[in-house]
Amino acid sequence: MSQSFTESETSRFVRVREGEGELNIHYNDCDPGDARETVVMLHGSGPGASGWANFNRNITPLVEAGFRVLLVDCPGWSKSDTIVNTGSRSNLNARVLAGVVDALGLSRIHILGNSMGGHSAVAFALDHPERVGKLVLMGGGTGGVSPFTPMPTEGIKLLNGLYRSPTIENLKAMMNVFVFDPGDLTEELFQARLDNMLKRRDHLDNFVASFAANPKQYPDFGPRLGEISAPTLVIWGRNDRFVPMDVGLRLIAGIPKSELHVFNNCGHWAQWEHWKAFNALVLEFLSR
Ligand SMILES: O=C(O)/C=C/C(=O)/C=C/C=C(\O)C(=O)O
Repeated sequence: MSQSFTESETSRFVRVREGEGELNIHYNDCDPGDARETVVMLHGSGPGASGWANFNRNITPLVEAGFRVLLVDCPGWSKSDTIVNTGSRSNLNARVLAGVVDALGLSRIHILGNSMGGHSAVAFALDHPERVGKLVLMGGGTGGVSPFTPMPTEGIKLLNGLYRSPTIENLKAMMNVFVFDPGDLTEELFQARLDNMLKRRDHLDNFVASFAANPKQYPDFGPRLGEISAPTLVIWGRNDRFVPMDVGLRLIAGIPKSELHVFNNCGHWAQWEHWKAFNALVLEFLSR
């Protein structure tokens, strides 16, 4: 039976402690009703990004296979509270995720992280190893320099520029670098993303303020990857112009129980550009 969900009917909020205060965190809860396992999906850092915007092509196959899918919006994105982050954003997102899973009474989760979401998934796995089933890291997993690709990459330069000047022209320039084949990008997708972005100018301003306070928002977890015992599937686009594919090689070199799948003719959005094959890969990995 095909189950389809809408963003509005799955939209939820939960308050989590952070420092001396609290953050109101938005998430989408796609629950088949009898799930034994939960997959949390964590989005990337672009302006207007959200769990739904990043993963709307990846939900149904997992729910139909019996997984509960939670799309958690990190602080500073979508309908979650805004924040100026002066420390490690990977670890901030990991603390917030721990608060969300505590509030929902979940003991163990699988995590699928896209780009910044991958960095945050690794931070969570390092801080809470007993709470992680499996990891799927896609286009991210750690900060740190690439030995092969000049940084910041062209995609990250466009992303940072878009935060400072949120125009439809700059959004299209960034998203055309996001994917290998811009032909898949529709005016509807651009408009939805622009609306998301302009709805929360506070998120845009605070991302810029965070970067000014700490240009290294994503620490290099390279020296600690060996601590991760969770089975890990790393997925990359060979043509990724945001986070270069050699980061994926660093991840499988460091994480003991890991494997890498590289999609050719694919940019930074493998879960969207090759969604059918991506979903099959993830489902097979999680179901082993
Ligand atoms: O700078 C990094 O290491 C991480 C970059 C990102 O997280 C970029 C991802 C952006 C998206 O996935 C998006 O949908 O905007």
